[in-house]
Amino acid sequence: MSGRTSVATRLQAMQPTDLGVPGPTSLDMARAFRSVRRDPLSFLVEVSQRYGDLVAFPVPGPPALLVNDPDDVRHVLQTAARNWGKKTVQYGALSRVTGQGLLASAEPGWIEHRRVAAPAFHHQRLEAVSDQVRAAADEAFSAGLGALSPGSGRVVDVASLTHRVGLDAVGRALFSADLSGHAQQLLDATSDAAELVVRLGRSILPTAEWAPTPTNVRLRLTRRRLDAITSDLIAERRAAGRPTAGSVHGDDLLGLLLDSGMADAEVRDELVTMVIAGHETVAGALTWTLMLLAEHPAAQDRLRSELSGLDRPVSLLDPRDRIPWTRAVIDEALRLYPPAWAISRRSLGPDVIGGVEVPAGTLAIISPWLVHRRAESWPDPASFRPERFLDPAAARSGYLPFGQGPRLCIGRDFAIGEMAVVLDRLLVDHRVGLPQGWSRPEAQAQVAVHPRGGMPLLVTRLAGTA
Ligand code: HEM
Repeated sequence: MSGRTSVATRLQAMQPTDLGVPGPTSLDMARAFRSVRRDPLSFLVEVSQRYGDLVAFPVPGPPALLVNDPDDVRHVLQTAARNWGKKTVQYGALSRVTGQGLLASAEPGWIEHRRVAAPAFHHQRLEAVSDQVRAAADEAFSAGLGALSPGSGRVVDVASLTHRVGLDAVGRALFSADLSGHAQQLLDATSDAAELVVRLGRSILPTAEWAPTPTNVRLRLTRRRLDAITSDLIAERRAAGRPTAGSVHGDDLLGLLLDSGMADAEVRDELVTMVIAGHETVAGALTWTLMLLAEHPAAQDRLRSELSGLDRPVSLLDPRDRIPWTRAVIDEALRLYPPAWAISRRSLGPDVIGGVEVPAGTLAIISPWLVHRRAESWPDPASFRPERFLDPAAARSGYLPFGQGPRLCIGRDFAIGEMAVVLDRLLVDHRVGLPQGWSRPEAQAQVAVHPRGGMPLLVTRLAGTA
């Protein structure tokens, strides 16, 4: 469809689904247009409440389905994953920034890149970078909190603190690089990129990439800023080398990518992908976790007492049974606030979902935000109840903060470990509480789910801490 096609023509072309799957009409969609753009999470909750676990949206061409039932979700992401690719608007928009990096790339390039990157996330390697993540947390907290005397506190935007930690941790652990010189530029560029990607993803009219629209121009400039920083990292590493046993450029992610013989442009795509996928998500997850702990002081006390009782600091790989409550808090926070709120796939050939035959080209939208709130899977789904994760045997069907199947998040263990380390570094000596006049910020669906307007919390240094 040409970029000049009018909105009216496009809306007229939309027909209700003939699959027999319930869903909103094109008129409903036209009416909801503004609210969908402003708050897609509430819109998705509303349609799933109204139409059930399989919802059809009125779009021209092949069907677009919202898939909520955990069995159907597993079918798309895991069992029949070969038939469901990433040629979707969501990943198309993302690839304008991340290029052919792992997150948005398709077979056959994807599997080769995943194989190259995987050792950077192996357990042995994660254990080795725990110190770096601890240092990233300590530096961000001391810069962000200043010198708080015991018993005193201040209101800080923990969203901006966790973004700093997230970025710094990725830089140190995956690129062995101190990104602090570039931190503000990178944070600005990734947040601009995220906003533009979301804007493109929600745009009703596709525009050609070359068209000089304001979004395209800003996107190109943003990508150029990210490329400049990552190109410097690559050039510095090529010049310095960092040989270790069995490698020329080092055994961190950057070294593995360079050793593999990838072209610089491919390495740049992977670095930009990791910067975006690896810090936006963890920052969002930590921000909501801290808010939930501020709202639930007993859960926070229990976490503090678990962490204070350890004989050595938390590491990225601490097993669940060493810090069971901390892990349960993380799991529950990721259930209620899954940063990756939407995952999309397009079918390569015909298939059957939830008993419905769908043609090739069908779009499946899976929202962990919705799947995690199904009352059928989660009793009292809206409540923060970490204890539901204490029993390792408890069924985890319908839990997918990191996706499922072959495209499962490569950074899952790193992310969970990083969250545990950061909670340890902050909460053994500090308490998070709700500031006066508190109201819970609205969850805003960007590339990850973030609190609209930040997350001001009262951080108090505990009396009796050195
Ligand atoms: C709480 C933190 C995180 C969450 C909730 C999260 C969530 C996800 C999800 C849901 C996917 C699957 C997307 C799909 O199936 O389409 C994914 C993929 C991915 N994530 Fe994460 N992620 C997190 C942290 C990280 C970190 C720390 C990194 C790297 C440093 C990372 C890098 C990636 C990459 C590269 C992929 C694509 C993997 C592939 O397709 O092979 N993520 N993530």
